[in-house]
This record gives sequence, structure tokens and C-alpha cells, in this order.
Amino acid sequence: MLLPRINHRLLLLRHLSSPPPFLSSPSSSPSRFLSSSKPPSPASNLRSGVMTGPMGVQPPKLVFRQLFEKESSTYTYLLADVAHPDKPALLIDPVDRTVDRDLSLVKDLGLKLIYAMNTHVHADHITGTGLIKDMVPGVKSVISKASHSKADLLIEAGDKICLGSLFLEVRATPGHTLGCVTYVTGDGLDQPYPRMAFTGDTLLIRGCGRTDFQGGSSSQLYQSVHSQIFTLPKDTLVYPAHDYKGFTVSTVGEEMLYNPRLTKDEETFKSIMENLNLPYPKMIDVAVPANMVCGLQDRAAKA
Ligand SMILES: N[C@@H](CCC(=O)N[C@@H](CSS)C(=O)NCC(=O)O)C(=O)O
Repeated sequence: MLLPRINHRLLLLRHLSSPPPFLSSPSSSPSRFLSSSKPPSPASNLRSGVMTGPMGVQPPKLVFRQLFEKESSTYTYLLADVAHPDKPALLIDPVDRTVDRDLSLVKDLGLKLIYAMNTHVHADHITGTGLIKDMVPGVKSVISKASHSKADLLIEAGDKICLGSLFLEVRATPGHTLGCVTYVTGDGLDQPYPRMAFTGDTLLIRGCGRTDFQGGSSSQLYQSVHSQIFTLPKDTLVYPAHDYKGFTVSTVGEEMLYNPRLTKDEETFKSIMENLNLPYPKMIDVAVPANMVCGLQDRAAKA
């Protein structure tokens, strides 16, 4: 069967100097969100996992699912633009063990998976991006250039990853690892509201990623969170790559108030991080080399 060809140069807009047409219209200025006489209510934005725009009058566009892998307590996220004829979709931080489940959901929802993305080189599980590439022809694996890993698309801060008419901004948030990034949904009237930040292991709910291996640095993580995440609107939803306590989602405002590590000054934060005394992840020696090639461990060994 012939699959439609997708021009990935059009989908990945590097260091966009001027906003795309839909953002340049005066009606899409962020101040319109504030000046709306009818403020958005949660009910108007979230219906059965489908988000609409801030006024609740736009056709639903984003299909969003949070999926859990219980052995590593990892969250995988599925996003799709269902208003686009192709229904393009992407997965953030898929896990090898749950690829079948994730792909079957993609199929059930009639989506066309185009990207399998990582927020960073994981140390506790093997990414599903390699398996997904094998199972779904045409899917591109994505990871940051700063991770020094192999993938089809090596992204950098400022890149925009387009998904139909939705897009994700890339923010560099090193600290847990050198190459950690946070993907943030776009800013604009036709983008999901509130914005959503996929923080990987940089910012966890009431916690943060450890900084004691893989080029980690507590001072870098502190700066990353404060400059790249805590500067987002306070109602931005925070979706981490892990949760060990049963939380599913937080907001920037909530973490700015209640995160027990990141509400402290930098020196106190560093001391907290130096004294975590966490055992190394059980799979670190297998997971890191595999994830440096986006999980294509068998192929890399054979090559
Ligand atoms: N026990 C797990 C690993 C737990 C762990 O170290 N989690 C990491 C993220 S995965 S590398 C982390 O940063 N934790 C921060 C924290 O405060 O818990 C295993 O053996 O896999």
C-alpha cells in the first residue's frame, strides 16, 4: 500500500523567525485571552479528553491521552489534530513494553502517527521509539541534538514541531540529563488552552528529576525550571514523564507554590539534590545505551 508522503521539512520549523500566519493575525494576540468577556471554563475546554479553544466555540482539535507504564511509572502522551484530514498524531516518551497498547489506541482512534518523540535519554526503561519505527513505516523518531543520540529528527530549543495546525515548542531544560527538553503546546487562539508542558524528568509533580548521573547538574535543573517552565502562564498544565505517588497532572502555578524542592533558593535546592541518596535505576546499564539509538538496540548491534 502506498502511504502518503509527508514533508518533514515543513512539519519541523526550525527557529521560526516570524510567527505562522494564524499567529500573526491581530485577533490571535495573547491579550485576547485576557480580554475575553467570557472567560474559559474547564468544562468548555475538556470534553472526553478533547480540548477546544479558550472561548469554547472552536471545533475540537486536539485529542489527548495520558497513558501509564506501571513498571517504570512512566507516562506516555498521545496528541493528535483530529480536525486535520490526515489526523496526524505523535507520541511523547513511549515505552517499549507498552508499544502494542499505544499503537492499538492510535489505530482505534483512526490516527496517523508521524512522530515518536523522547524528552531525553531515559535511564530506567527502554524507549518505544525504535519499535514504533519498525512497526509503523514513515514514523520519525525525535530527540534533542544535545542528547548526542541517534534519531531521525534532532531538535533544538526554539524548534516548533507541527502536528496539523497544532504545534509544540521545544524548550531546552537540561539538568536531569544534558539533553532534556520540554515540549510546550503553542500559544495562540487556535492552540489548546490552557497550554500543556510535557516536562519529561525535569519537573515532576511536587518533585524533579535526579541530577546525579548522565551529565546531570542540580544548578542547571534549577535554572531550567525557573527560566523555561516557571515563566509559562500559571495555568499551563504540567505533564511529567513519571509519577511515583499517583499524581497525573499539575499546573505551573501549583508547582511554583508547592513543589518542595523548586520553591527553595538555589543553594537549598542543591543541598536537597545532593542528599536524595536514590539507588541507581535498575535498568540503567541496558536502557542508556539502547536509548542513545532511540531504542533500536538490536539493529545497532547487528550493524
Ligand atoms: N526506582 C526506579 C528509578 C527511580 C528514579 O530514579 N527515578 C528518576 C527518574 S527515572 S531515571 C528520578 O529522577 N527520580 C527523582 C525522584 O525524586 O524520585 C528504577 O529503578 O527504575
